[in-house]
Amino acid sequence: MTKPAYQRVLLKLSGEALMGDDPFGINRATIERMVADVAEVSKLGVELAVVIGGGNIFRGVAPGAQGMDRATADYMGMLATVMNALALADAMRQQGITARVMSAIGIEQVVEPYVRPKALQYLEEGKVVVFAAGTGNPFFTTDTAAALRGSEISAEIVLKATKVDGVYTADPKKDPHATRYEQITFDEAIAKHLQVMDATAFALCRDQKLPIKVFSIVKPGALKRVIMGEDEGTLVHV
Ligand SMILES: Nc1ncnc2c1ncn2[C@@H]1O[C@H](COP(=O)(O)OP(=O)(O)O)[C@@H](O)[C@H]1O
Ligand SMILES: O=c1ccn([C@@H]2O[C@H](COP(=O)(O)OP(=O)(O)O)[C@@H](O)[C@H]2O)c(=O)[nH]1
Repeated sequence: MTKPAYQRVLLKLSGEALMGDDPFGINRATIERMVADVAEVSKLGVELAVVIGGGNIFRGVAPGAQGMDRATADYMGMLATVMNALALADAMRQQGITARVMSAIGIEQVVEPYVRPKALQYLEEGKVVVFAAGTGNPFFTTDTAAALRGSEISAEIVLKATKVDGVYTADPKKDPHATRYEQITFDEAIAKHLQVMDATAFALCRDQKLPIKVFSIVKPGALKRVIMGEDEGTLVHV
């Protein structure tokens, strides 16, 4: 049997993808399917840390936040990721995976705080670690949290599981003529202002020489193919 291409990965799961076809919130069938994908690769022995987004519940720059103080809106966004993290960890428990949620903001009665050595210990024990509350700072995104935590835990790659199946020449949801890159350098992605990830996340990964794979979480089996090193999505590299 072929072996997984990676031993430790940081998986960024889109908050918005959790909505499925619903207008907001968490779609039960969608979260169960996503967790089934995670369970499949966890069983291969790959150490998995997850950063979950919050856009399905609250996005700091959304119309609903108009007129709000940006930092306040961002803290609401971070709290939204805590809710998603709890839902995700519970869905994992139901599918036989042991998960631990760690929050970047103090909320001890609900989840344990992020402590790097503890996270590393959980990973070594084969538990899935779910990082909640992004970086813990306003003006950042959960993509940047993925770059940061990925660097901290020495992940071999950041896997950005999103609604599109890779990095395109332009936003494929707006431009039907956009074409997908098989691979692209960080410098090119930043210079071309490709919006699939924010520039802070790209820059951090570039400086840490931490590659990113952008792929679709909607496409069945895509996560496993990425983990097995098969041709899927777009690789962003130094
Ligand atoms: N050049 C591009 N290539 C791919 N996707 C892009 C590009 N520009 C913008 N996008 C958009 O970026 C979205 C993913 O980024 P983001 O909003 O951070 O999603 P999430 O964090 O929920 O995964 C995609 O759904 C896509 O519509
Ligand atoms: O380090 C962080 C991570 C997230 N957020 C806030 O939380 C929201 C939800 O995260 P994100 O948009 O990255 O989630 P996703 O795109 O995956 O749904 C963001 O819009 C920000 O308002 C933040 O302020 N700091």
